[in-house]
Amino acid sequence: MPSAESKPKTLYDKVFQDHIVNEQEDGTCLIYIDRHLVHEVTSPQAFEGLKNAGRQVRRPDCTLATVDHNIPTSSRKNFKNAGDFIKENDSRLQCTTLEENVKDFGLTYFGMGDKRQGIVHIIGPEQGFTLPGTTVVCGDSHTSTHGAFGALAFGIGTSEVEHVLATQTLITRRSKNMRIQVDGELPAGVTSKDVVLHIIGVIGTAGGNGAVIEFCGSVIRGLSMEARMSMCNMSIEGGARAGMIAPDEITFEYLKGRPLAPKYGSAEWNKATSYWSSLKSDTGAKYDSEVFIDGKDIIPTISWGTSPQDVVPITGVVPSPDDFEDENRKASCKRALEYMGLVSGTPMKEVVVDKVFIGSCTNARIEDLRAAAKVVKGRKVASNIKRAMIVPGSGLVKEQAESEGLDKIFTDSGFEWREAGCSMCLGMNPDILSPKERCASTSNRNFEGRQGAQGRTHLMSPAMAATAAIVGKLADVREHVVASPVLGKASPKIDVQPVFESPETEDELDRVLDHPADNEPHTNSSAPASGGGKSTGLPAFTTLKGIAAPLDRANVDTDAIIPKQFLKTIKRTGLGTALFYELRYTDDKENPDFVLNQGIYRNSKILVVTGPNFGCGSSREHAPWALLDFGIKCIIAPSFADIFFNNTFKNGMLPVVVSDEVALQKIADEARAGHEVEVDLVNQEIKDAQGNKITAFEVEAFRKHCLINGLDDIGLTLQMESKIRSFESKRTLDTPWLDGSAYLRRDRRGATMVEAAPVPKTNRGDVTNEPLEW
Ligand SMILES: CC(C)[C@H](C(=O)O)[C@@H](O)C(=O)O
Ligand code: SF4
Repeated sequence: MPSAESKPKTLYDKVFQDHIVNEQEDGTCLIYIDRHLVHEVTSPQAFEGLKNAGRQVRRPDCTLATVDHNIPTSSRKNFKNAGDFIKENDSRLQCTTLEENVKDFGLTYFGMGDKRQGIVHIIGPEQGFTLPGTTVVCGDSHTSTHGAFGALAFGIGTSEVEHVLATQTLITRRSKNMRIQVDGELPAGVTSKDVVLHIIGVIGTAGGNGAVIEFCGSVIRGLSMEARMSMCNMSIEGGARAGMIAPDEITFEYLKGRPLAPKYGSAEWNKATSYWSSLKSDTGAKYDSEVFIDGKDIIPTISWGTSPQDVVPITGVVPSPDDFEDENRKASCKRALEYMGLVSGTPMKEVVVDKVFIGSCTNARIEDLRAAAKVVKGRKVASNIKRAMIVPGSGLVKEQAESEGLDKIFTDSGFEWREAGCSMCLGMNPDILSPKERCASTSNRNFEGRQGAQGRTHLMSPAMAATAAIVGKLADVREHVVASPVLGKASPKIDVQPVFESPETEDELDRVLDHPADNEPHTNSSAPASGGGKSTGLPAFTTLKGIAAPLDRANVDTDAIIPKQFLKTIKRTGLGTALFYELRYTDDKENPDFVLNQGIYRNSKILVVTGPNFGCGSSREHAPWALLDFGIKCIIAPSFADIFFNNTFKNGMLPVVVSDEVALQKIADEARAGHEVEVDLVNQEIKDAQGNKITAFEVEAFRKHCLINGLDDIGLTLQMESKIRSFESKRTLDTPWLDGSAYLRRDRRGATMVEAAPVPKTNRGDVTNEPLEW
């Protein structure tokens, strides 16, 4: 609920403040998590950790699981179960492991036989699980999507997934406030995807580091919820922890009738909307940085390189390294052009495409499919296009599209109509690019190898990808769609039938509102279980001395640190051989030019990175696991991406920020000379092999304390049980709609969780005799 303090606050400040369970003197906060989404890739090790420690899931009613990354998108006509359907061993194991875990811990799960299954960031909003003013997390970087509702939503690593499962809280710190205001009006043919690609071009992939972006201005206010989701989705590509948009009538309208939202028209709905309406930045609220963009300056935008900041208007040409002043960017441009097989000065519209992918958590919602269908209707996919795919974001999006006849429009023009999943966005399933194939893609990342080893990705809006499919080259939608309206501006709504009746009658609801204490949140406390409240577990980190490998690169993404094919493991160990796989090996042979393949650097304990923004992109904790398994326990860099930075600490590793260019070069010179470097955490100093200080560094007091003492966060947090409990009681009073309802019932008698609600008609996952085609 809004706090009484008078200092003007931003939307982010308000939501953060309302979730603080405990705050330490150094600013470390324990915050309560309202909504936890779970998928198969980042959860197995977390559940294993819970099992090993004898812990339970604290709030199954606030947890929703699905499978999305690994699953094939081929027809499920003959689907019986995931075990038989998924042919690839590791993918199958991850999916069946999740199925076991959701059973063991009593979690709500949308499996492959359930039409509510889909990409985790599509199903949360679709079900009304994502609500304004909530904290939403998932072991996935694109959790930022949910910020479109005025939620504080961000990606976390697997250790944090375990922390949330066990405690329903997270240890974090306040982020900075960044405001991006887009005013004016968007020209015809320009969508929210163009807006966000344009923004990332302006601020760069590290532009939002350490901050939460609030998107505002008349353009944003005019966007539908789905268009807003596409924007917040990509705030992670701008380096931000999260993106947020103040909830308004468009938000409330979207939420009406969603199965897990408060029931429209009820007392709870009215109470909720009055709270949600208060979630706006106050006049005079302070931002650490502000960016203003005029909507009329945005042209349909497209990426040319291997970072989401490498964008140009479709009317532009492939840039040259000379166009950049910064040395890092010059070098990246040169490498990107080579990787992408592009020549500077070539008009973007002359670039020939091989494949088209319309899907992903950025652009696989019903409006995206409608925008694409509008372009392709009555036309044929160009003959040079080897494959054009439409992958709806969820079973419900697919069903809705079919009811509107969109599937027919697509298949008539030569597109494949697939089943829901992440698909070729990152190709953990069979949908991948072959080497050197060029793809017009509506996804969010164009990193090297993202859609398949040596594949070449161009990011764009659904309308632009559809146009590329028809033209056979990158193309300007405005030249191919007659009198196009402003695409993505409308707010038509997917028809989500409430698939399960809320168990609450109006009487019950009134009772909850009048006597909330009778309705204790159904909490599973982990504290009494064996190992519950102990806090040990990680090897202590005090001083580290050893060989340091120099790496002269900027914006090293976690896809490069460990590519997707190695994310299919259900263990944390053994990933050292996969570290920097594409850089370390060519055709499975060691590349002698890569530093970690050279002499003494094979035994590096420290990595010295001279370019900024190390560890950007995906939240995969496999990146620090791979570094650790290789033997690297400390990374020194001018700056880090937020999620990677967090993930290292959770594994007893130390990321050191050295922003002083001269000091960093000195350390890099020691590394290049093959001398040992010493990182002394106790005294916060970096020294040369002789023990001479090169530079001092900063580290947060709490993190230092945990590293030096080898403390495990979960054990520490469980010692806060009474604070967490009182937060939960207050939450039940203030925001009763956040306690589980609908898919999981409340236990009327006490605090113990009850079983998942009866399988509704559409929950085919558990119904063996129902036809599976929909
Ligand atoms: C698998 C997951 C960790 C990852 C992410 O965090 O983004 C994935 O969704 C991606 O898009 O690369
Ligand atoms: S970015 Fe791609 S792989 Fe990651 S969650 Fe979204 S659709 Fe899935």
